[in-house]
Amino acid sequence: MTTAAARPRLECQLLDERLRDHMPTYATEGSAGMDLRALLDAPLTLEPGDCELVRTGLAIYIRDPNLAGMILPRSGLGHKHGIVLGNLVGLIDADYQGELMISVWNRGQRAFTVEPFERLAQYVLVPVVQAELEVVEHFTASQRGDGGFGSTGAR
Ligand SMILES: O=c1ccn([C@H]2C[C@H](O)[C@@H](COP(=O)(O)OP(=O)(O)OP(=O)(O)O)O2)c(=O)[nH]1
Ligand SMILES: [Mg+2]
Repeated sequence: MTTAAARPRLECQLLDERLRDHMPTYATEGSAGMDLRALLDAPLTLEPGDCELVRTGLAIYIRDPNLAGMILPRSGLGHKHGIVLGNLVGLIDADYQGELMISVWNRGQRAFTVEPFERLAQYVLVPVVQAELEVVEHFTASQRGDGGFGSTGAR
């Protein structure tokens, strides 16, 4: 297991003093994501179909272009309450220095109230490889070719 000392260190800024008591953390030793909390002054009720951009009060500057951040839904909120992300997945660029924002979408059939500082989504740091595109006339044939969208079976 990666010890805390061996983890990449990312600069972050707290854009609201209340964040000091609500820093994102890994819930367990093996957690892939840090939970992000909703920076709200008051509860926020989302009716079915509503989508709101919610502040986190946190800016994380990844800097290294070989890394990226991903904002992902929490499974409990998504499965039990229909609370997922308006953009499905948030991709955070290594050079982004602004506040992390969570697009919260109630895709369910009942109203849901987000409480201030509730854990709303999770931030996962992932490796990234940037590519150069090289234009060619023909590809070397592969087993799949251009088959897709269920080409390997009836469904
Ligand atoms: O859920 C998200 C998704 C993105 N971002 C921030 C960080 C990211 O680096 C930036 C741009 O995101 P993206 O490239 O996905 O959005 P865009 O619509 O292409 O905007 P841009 O033209 O600014 O790249 O917005 C968030 O705070 N939360
Ligand atoms: Mg973009």
